Amino acid sequence: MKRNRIGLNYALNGLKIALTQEYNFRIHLIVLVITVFAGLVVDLSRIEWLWIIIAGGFVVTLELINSVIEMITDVLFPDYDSIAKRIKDISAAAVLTSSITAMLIGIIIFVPKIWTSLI
Ligand SMILES: Nc1ncnc2c1ncn2[C@@H]1O[C@H](COP(=O)(O)OP(=O)(O)OP(=O)(O)O)[C@@H](O)[C@H]1O
Repeated sequence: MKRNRIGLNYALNGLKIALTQEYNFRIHLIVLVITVFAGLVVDLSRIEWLWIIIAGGFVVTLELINSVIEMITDVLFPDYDSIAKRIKDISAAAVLTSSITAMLIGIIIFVPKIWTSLI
């Protein structure tokens, strides 16, 4: 039980580090907060909230993993290295594909609602 509590503290500390030191993580969180606010405004259904939670959690989690991969790469390859470049570029690509996926989910959910409110 005590171990679990300490583990949670470390994880929360990790979130604090990401929030204060990782610019891209902050941007993704801000986009998520705006999306949640928009979801409240257009009154999403339970299923639509589930999709938003899955999409948002997916992007934010991948951004955290990407930050870790970047840090490990910087330690392993302090100088320019073509493998380091591939690792970082592919890791960034994972965040990009997750972001595009989340954006498509957002478009599918929000565009029809905005459309019907306009006509
Ligand atoms: N050691 C390296 N060797 C070769 N290319 C590198 C190296 N470090 C970074 N790069 C290249 O520079 C790009 C940006 O790397 P960087 O570490 O600045 O990450 P970032 O995507 O800007 O993320 P962040 O802003 O969170 O640091 C990488 O995607 C890679 O193409």
